[in-house]
Amino acid sequence: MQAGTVKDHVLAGVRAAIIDLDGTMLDTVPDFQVAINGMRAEFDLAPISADAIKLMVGKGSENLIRTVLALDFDAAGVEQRFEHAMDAYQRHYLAVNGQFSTLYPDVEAGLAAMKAAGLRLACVTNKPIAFALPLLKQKKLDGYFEIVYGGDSLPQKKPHPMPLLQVCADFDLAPAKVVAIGDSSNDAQAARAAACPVLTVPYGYNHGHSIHDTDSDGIVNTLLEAAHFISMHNRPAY
Ligand SMILES: O=C(O)COP(=O)(O)O
Ligand SMILES: [Mg+2]
Repeated sequence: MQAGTVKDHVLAGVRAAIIDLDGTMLDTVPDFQVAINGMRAEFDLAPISADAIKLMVGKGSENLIRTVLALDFDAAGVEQRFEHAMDAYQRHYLAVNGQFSTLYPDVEAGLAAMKAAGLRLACVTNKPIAFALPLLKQKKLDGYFEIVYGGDSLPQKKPHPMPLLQVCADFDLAPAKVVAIGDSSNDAQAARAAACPVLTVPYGYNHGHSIHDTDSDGIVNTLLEAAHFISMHNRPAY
């Protein structure tokens, strides 16, 4: 599927959108890099590159820190250091949160257009909620969302469908009426398992894989383009 194309019919009847955070609204890798390398310095480990980190983001903090430690330690060594590393990472991340992150093009315009089209909006991220809420506020995105779920808000995180199904229940909408929009296979798999339509963006982090290899209902270049597609398929019939 080419960027800028969406399958017919899947967006008909959509009343709400669930938007991913890292890699979809904000390029947060520079914050991750400072926090991870701050943690690594405490263990006398050499800094790692933004490109390496890009491949690791998407499955939440625990997975990220285990993956980072596994660059230098075997499984037992990782577990031995995990708790201290998580504490250090969280301390560094909270100190830097948002400082080096930037909005992708047309994020605010896209969210505003979705709101103007009458869509209800939720943010579902695998980022811990204690990182996600201040970050959304700092970037002035918090006002767009009725609901925000972090990776630790519920017993399961993406690619499990639970957080998406929770939003559908909160909004009292069938999953077919709630489109998920994200940058990675975690978002797409969660949406498929929840039976929500799903759009992907090509500019984020997808574990080093092309977004074209991820099963979705369409690839949109920006959130504004997503808003246009959703509105186009939901014009009132009069
Ligand atoms: O923090 C992560 O692992 C990824 O977060 P995301 O779900 O907002 O992409
Ligand atoms: Mg993401």
